[in-house]
Amino acid sequence: MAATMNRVFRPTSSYSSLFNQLIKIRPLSTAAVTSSESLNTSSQSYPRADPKPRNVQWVFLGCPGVGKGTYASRLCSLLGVPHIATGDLVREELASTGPLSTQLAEIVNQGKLVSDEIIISLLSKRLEAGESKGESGFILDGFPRTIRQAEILEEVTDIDLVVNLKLREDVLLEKCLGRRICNQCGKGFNVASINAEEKNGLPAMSMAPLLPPPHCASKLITRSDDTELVVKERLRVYNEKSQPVEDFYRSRGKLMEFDLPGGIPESWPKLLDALNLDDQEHKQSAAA
Ligand SMILES: Nc1ncnc2c1ncn2[C@@H]1O[C@H](COP(=O)(O)OP(=O)(O)O)[C@@H](O)[C@H]1O
Repeated sequence: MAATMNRVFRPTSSYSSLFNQLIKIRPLSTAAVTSSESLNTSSQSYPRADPKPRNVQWVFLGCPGVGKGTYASRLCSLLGVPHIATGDLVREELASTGPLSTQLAEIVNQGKLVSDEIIISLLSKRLEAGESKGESGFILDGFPRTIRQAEILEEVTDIDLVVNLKLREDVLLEKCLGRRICNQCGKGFNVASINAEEKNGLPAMSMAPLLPPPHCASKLITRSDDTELVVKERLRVYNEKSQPVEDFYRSRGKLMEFDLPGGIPESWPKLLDALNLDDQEHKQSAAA
């Protein structure tokens, strides 16, 4: 499916206030929804406001380590929309001394998902803060991760496109284990040099490491949930809870599957092509 790249899309609602409204209207703790029920709940209508032009509202799906953050943030720079990663929101909360911090640390370090209530509350706050600064549009990364999150998002706003990034699972594990973050500037790198051979019909794949510049090299840290045991659990949880979200969007004709052919130099230009986007600056610097 090729996306139409007009910068201005359909009318939208004021999504952040609607998130809050929805939480009030339908208490999340009592609204246990199964995936089969979830496709039949459209009879209840929620207000959609403000028919005015807006920017893209996209979602990035994909397993841990696939590169959602990397590609979503590049596209955000290109399109001038905020990159909103719920994993980052969780980590910000973890780093604070707020009451949620200890509870979240336990969940995240076991590779489990944070509750829908908590994640929607963090996302609502982030969207509201952005809205008050005049942000328009977004690329969501790591949300929705459950059918219920997808349903709620569908009820409060129009998602234009869902990009599903895909990579073979052994490479995902290696990529997660090679991930590093500069604890000063916050940029992400990857020290893994991947050379996966052809296996069980999966094509061979090579990815060069994404090494930090000298001023970051001594400040690299590893996420506490990027250990082999926890990554394997996150992959299991993804297959159980998040893969159904792919079907949710596929059935609505919004899913664009994208098999990553390799690292950034090979994948970025192909992703731009698939999205009908052009980016001279990034094309030239893709290999940098
Ligand atoms: N939408 C979400 N729903 C529930 N938990 C989430 C969500 N987004 C992030 N988290 C929590 O934050 C952790 C880190 O998220 P993220 O950085 O997106 O990791 P990943 O590399 O697994 O994609 C997840 O393992 C999960 O515990």
